Amino acid sequence: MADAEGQAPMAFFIGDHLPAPNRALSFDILDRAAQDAYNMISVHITNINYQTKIQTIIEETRQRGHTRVYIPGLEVEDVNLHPDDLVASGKVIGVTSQWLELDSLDPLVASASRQVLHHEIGYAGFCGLGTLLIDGPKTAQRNLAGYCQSIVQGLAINAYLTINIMLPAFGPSLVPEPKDIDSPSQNSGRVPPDVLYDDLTSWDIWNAIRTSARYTQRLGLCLKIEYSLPKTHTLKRWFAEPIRYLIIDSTAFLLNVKGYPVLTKPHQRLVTQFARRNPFYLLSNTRHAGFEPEDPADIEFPPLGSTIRSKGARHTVSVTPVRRDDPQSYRKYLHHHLLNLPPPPPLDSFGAGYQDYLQSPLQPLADNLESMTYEVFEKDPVKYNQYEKAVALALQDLNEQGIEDICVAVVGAGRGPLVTRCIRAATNASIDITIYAIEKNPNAYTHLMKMNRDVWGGAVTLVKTDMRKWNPPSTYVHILVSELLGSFADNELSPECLDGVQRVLHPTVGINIPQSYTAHYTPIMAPKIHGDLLSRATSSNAVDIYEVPYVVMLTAIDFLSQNTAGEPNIHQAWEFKHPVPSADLEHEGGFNDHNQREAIAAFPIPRRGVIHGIAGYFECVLYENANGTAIVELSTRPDTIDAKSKDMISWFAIYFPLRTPMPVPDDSEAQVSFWRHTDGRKVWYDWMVETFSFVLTSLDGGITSSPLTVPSQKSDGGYSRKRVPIAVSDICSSKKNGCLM
Ligand SMILES: C[S@@+](CC[C@H](N)C(=O)[O-])C[C@H]1O[C@@H](n2cnc3c(N)ncnc32)[C@H](O)[C@@H]1O
Repeated sequence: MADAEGQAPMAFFIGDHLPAPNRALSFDILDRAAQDAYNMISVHITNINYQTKIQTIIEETRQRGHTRVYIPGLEVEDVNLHPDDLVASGKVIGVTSQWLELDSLDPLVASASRQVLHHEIGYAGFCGLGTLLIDGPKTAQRNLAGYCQSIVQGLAINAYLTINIMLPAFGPSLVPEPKDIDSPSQNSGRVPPDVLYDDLTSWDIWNAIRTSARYTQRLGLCLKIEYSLPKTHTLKRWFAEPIRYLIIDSTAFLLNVKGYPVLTKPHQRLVTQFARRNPFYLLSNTRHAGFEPEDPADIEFPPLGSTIRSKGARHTVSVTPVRRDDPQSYRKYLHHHLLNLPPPPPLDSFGAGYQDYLQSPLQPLADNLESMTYEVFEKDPVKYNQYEKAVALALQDLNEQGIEDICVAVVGAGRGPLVTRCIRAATNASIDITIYAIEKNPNAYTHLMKMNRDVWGGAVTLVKTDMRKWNPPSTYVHILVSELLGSFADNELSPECLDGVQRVLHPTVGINIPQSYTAHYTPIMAPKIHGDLLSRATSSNAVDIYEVPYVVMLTAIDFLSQNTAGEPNIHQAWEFKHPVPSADLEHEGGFNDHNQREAIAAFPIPRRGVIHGIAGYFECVLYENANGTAIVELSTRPDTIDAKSKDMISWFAIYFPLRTPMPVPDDSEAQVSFWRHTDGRKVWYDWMVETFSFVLTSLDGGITSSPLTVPSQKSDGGYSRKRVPIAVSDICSSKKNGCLM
């Protein structure tokens, strides 16, 4: 359909979520949606006729005292859709009956609901629909397992259909009305348990459904946005999930003083944040009687100002505006909002298409990189600017110490961008330097020759060798510049390479850039990545896919360990400093054991979730001057990157997977252990997670309760808080896939 605003093709799609299933679908309906400039419509597969028929069958079965019910297939008068051009247009999304109660504790109702659902799925697939929306459980306290079973069976009916579960974003809206809870007589003695309805209740339901369906990528979410919004931490949780559709109900809108629908600031923020995940938008309940035609003289989107809740529920102004909320105005407002979104951050544009895409880490020591790979590195001005600043500071410090004939070597020069920056730093500081570029990749070396001829005017001495074997002609090197860092700092073997070349560094005034680097980690929820690994695990693989770390632009994740400000708790694992004290190097004895490391850290987890793996980051001090007044750093940690190297895009995070996801309750803890191992030939990592909950014990040792509200580790009125183990992961190891030295 055309874009009414006449813009270039839209990157977003807005559909009309049609309400009642009481009339057959026709081209008129689609035409009307097209006139209103919607991109698609969502339509119920069956109509009121079918609903009435099924309800009669259930009642008759019950009266006859039968315990099983048989639901016949669909007849022509039951359906809203046919396999015609309309469906073939690809602009129709199927919606299964919302009156179904797949999670009912009444076996007759549950069975009938399941049969109807499966008839509808079968017919939708027959008609050629690609996407279905299925209502989630109505509450969290009935037969969730029965619901999951129906969905898993439904997924098997048609292998080409994508199923999206409709759930409210706001958990408490699932609290059942008393009448909605099955009576004990109906549910054969099962009394619904008391259920915690909080912000995460809706997510709990989703988590159960997708876990039961083994994280299949054919199952997604259609989140319903109404007036009440969840708290920030719940929104962050949803951002980790496959939100394919966002239904924005008209009740989420307010009417501004002119009578037009607008979103509140929190709703606007929410839509802005979801836009980064690029969902399809569906507007619901926008067609109701009694709206005034638009007055073209009005400003279309005046600021929110004084507003009144759409549908008149909550007045915030004394004068009720004349309603002008026709179906077009909701779509126009959303369209306008989406068109005017701020540009995405640099990493989003740079990494477009790479979100949550798993890559094997580079091994620049063992392999020879291609020009394209170097070109990607070179797209990041931030990294090179930081290096130039660091070299300038180091030159200045050496100059102030009266060092003459300063010699700089770029070890692992690639295509030469750091060489260019070193020359520029020296020129700007008016300091003469001798400069070497060392590179073991023969192809990159050829390119360095070209750079020396065409750009550096022959000023650079090029050496094609492994830096560990390089012998400079006569003098010591004063500044050794390298960029051998991986996403977990040392995982591309920077420590081993720099140890090998350290003998050329001046023993008293020599400077390494970087001077030090640290690896950092935190447990995360990463359902999308876990689903990806599960699907790979089913095809036969030589390498165990859970025993290797991956470089990945982490996007659909949630940090499970957060502080009270909502920032992730990320711990430093270990540090490498250069130059290494010579005693450590001499002690080595050929086994590289001084480069082994281990770390353990406990991560408090305030809110329940599932640990799928560990995210890894790094920080690096390129140079800190002698008197500590200037420091140049790099960071990939989401909580420190802005302070240390804002907008740097050179490194994605690293991800260490767990074979079996580990659920954690509210107020729990994950203890994560890491090891960097080496045997003198290669380097690898091991990792392991232990989870714990807490209980209160009385002084006589009896367990009292789970202390959700007791913050103190010590004691509280005669009780003390004790840690209780929940689960332990395997020890995962990348040994078989270690990095060759
Ligand atoms: C991550 S790239 C960085 C390249 C360049 N400095 C840049 O910033 O674009 C690392 C480079 O170091 C080289 N390298 C790695 N280990 C080396 C070694 N032991 N001796 C010489 N070069 C090495 C690789 O071939 C690669 O060109």
